[in-house]
Amino acid sequence: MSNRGMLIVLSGPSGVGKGTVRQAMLEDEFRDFHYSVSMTTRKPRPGEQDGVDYYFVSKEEFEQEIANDGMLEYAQYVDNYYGTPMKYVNQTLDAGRDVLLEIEVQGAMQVRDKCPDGVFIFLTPPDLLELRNRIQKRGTDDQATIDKRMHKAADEIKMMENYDYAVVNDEIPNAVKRIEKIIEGEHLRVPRVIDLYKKMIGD
Ligand SMILES: Nc1ncnc2c1ncn2[C@@H]1O[C@H](COP(=O)(O)OP(=O)(O)OP(=O)(O)O)[C@@H](O)[C@H]1O
Ligand SMILES: Nc1nc2c(ncn2[C@@H]2O[C@H](COP(=O)(O)O)[C@@H](O)[C@H]2O)c(=O)[nH]1
Repeated sequence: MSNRGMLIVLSGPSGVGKGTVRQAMLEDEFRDFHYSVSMTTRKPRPGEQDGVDYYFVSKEEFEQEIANDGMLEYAQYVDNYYGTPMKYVNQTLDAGRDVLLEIEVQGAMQVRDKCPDGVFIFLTPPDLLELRNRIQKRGTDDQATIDKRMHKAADEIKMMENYDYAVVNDEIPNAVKRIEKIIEGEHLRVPRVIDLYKKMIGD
């Protein structure tokens, strides 16, 4: 047992609203958690900033990071690599701070193997039609990419059984409240509280 921060993994199909909910949680200032910026070979969308939304790298750079054992997890998703740089996550957890990963399901399962004491939350859409509407309304993907993402979504939703919690993102404030409640509850689990006391008494 250690005094590490809590690793929170938020997954769910593309377009369900993970980024929107994460942003709302940050604005809510509910809890001091740190977002792990992922690395990707996808091209930036208009308005996306390197080092803020993603670290945008070439395929060669990404593969070099894998070869260097620099990734906590990674996956290929609709023609691109996506992954979590390990260094930031470890440093932040070691400093006793919570870290939020916003990743797809293949990567989440790798994290589950490596960090079984993480909290795994699956964000679901109210239904698949609404999911398609959200991706379409976002306006960042062409029709072929939307179809590929929707095709993936059906398989991803089947993976929900591997998560600790499912949260429906019907209305953003509701989804935020549900996730905050989960995190609060997880912080009150006895092994974590004992951990905190050990820290207080210097054990
Ligand atoms: N509860 C909601 N009701 C209606 N629209 C929503 C809701 N949550 C998010 N959206 C909208 O859905 C679209 C997709 O949201 P967002 O980009 O946050 O999804 P995501 O899951 O992070 O996607 P990706 O995994 O592809 O990055 C955005 O246009 C966002 O404004
Ligand atoms: N396995 C990982 N998946 C990730 C990571 N960062 C983002 N993602 C997921 O990829 C898809 C597509 O994202 P988009 O920005 O192109 O719409 C989506 O499900 C993201 O959650 C990561 O580091 N690892």
